[in-house]
Amino acid sequence: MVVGIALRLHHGQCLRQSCRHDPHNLRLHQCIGFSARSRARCLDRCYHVRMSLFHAEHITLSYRCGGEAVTLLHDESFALEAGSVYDLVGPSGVGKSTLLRACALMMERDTGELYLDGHPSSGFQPAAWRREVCLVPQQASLVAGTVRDNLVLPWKLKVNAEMRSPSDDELACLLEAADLSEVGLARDVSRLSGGQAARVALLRAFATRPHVLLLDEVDAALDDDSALAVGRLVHSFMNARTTCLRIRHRASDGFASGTFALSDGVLSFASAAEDGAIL
Ligand SMILES: Nc1ncnc2c1ncn2[C@@H]1O[C@H](COP(=O)(O)OP(=O)(O)OP(=O)(O)O)[C@@H](O)[C@H]1O
Repeated sequence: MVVGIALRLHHGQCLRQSCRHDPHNLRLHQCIGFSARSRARCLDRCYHVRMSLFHAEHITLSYRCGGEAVTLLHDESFALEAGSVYDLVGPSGVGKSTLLRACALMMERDTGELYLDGHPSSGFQPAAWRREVCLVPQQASLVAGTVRDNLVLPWKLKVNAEMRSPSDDELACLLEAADLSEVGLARDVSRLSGGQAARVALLRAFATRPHVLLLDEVDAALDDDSALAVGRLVHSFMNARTTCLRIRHRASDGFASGTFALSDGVLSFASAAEDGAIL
């Protein structure tokens, strides 16, 4: 079980066996058989989920291969706090991308539920969920045309048809935030560098103001400087209403608050503070 996680916020009760703690009041009623240290940790955990923007409970993911079920994730739970970036690491083929796709409701789960701000994903239409929980794939999937064409692309989709698309001034602000002012809205995307294209793809995701960003190795093909710029951009997007889980194979860039490691269907967590990483 991942540290800081196994809780059911909206029911106001820790899922940990024997725990009677109410995270809403932050009062410890009784944690039967727990030491003082365990009780304190339990309190921390309930507080952690109370503060979490996104959480996943008892998620199992598998696929069928030759009639057999292959399990990629087994009954795991985790939470993402608002304002924080988290890394997701693990060997190739272990199921990291599958987990992100499941979080974006792009594939079925065997078990478990996802929550955004305490609201279960089952209460959302998939398209509405994906507007809030946005998956950005590894390849910057830009369409032919200008930077502006790409940034307003989400508003061309039926699901966002009733929403006002951002003005050029608002788009220019986004470019400035990503250190792309010199690129400009009228630049054809075929004339962007790989790092610039990756940032435009991220800005397109930011422009729709999702609460949860799921980034699938968006910096994989970039040089170190461009990867750092992407990390800085993601970090700058974090606020009290956003969180981010990103798959990375690179060395820590210091922007993550913690790292989830996936191996053999098990998810473990280490906070950056525990790792001694720079926050
Ligand atoms: N529907 C499916 N049918 C067959 N195999 C699948 C299916 N879904 C996932 N897999 C397999 O599950 C494994 C996990 O894939 P996934 O892309 O999630 O791994 P990953 O950890 O992101 O890998 P990488 O770091 O190389 O990108 C892979 O071996 C993949 O082929």
